[in-house]
Amino acid sequence: MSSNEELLDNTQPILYSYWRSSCSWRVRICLNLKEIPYDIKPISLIKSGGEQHCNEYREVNPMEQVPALQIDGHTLVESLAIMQYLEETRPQRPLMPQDFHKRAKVRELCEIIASGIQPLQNLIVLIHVGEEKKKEWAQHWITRGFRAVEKLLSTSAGKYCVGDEITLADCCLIPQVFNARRFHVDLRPFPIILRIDRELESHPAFRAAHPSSQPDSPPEITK
Ligand SMILES: O=C(O)/C=C\C(=O)CC(=O)CC(=O)O
Repeated sequence: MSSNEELLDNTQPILYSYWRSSCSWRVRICLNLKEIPYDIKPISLIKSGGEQHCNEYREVNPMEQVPALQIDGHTLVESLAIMQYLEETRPQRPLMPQDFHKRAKVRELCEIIASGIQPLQNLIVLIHVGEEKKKEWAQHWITRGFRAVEKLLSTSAGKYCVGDEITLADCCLIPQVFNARRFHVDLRPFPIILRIDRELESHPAFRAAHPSSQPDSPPEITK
């Protein structure tokens, strides 16, 4: 094979996903925005101690986490790496700006959420923190991270996180706002975050990716 284009294939991608996983949700938004059809293979993070820990899935993702994406004959893990692969191989409906400075701003926001906030309130960490302390712990780290996000948005945001076009930063922010609500974080100090969340809640690509619209969403929360 001589060119990158020849490496793409037409087999429908498979996303290993869990309805409420914010990292799976990021990738679902990205796939939807780019109008890439895909199948979902649900991995329950709670059933039988977590299907992500079974031998079969460990072969898919040695970190025993979702998401993983099978695409173009490869298995990819880590949501940011997956989204960047989609951006590079499917440039339709770009989710990165052209401008170098704006690109850096998108990456800053993605990193803060994907490395500086979400891992600290991830299931495996909360199990370790314990039932009694987990709500306060999650609130602390989400609030701390959102202070930085709000400050950065005060100079980068237009209609969305960076300027007036939807970017990978928006794909990361919206699921993190859902998690913040889940842990009853006071969002009043974050008016820009709340405005962008309102802006995108009715967008079809975001709605279709929402935890309440997944094949494995529990019946009580499906819309
Ligand atoms: O309680 C559950 O249903 C299990 C897991 C999750 O929601 C997913 C997370 O660990 C949080 C996240 O992805 O940010």
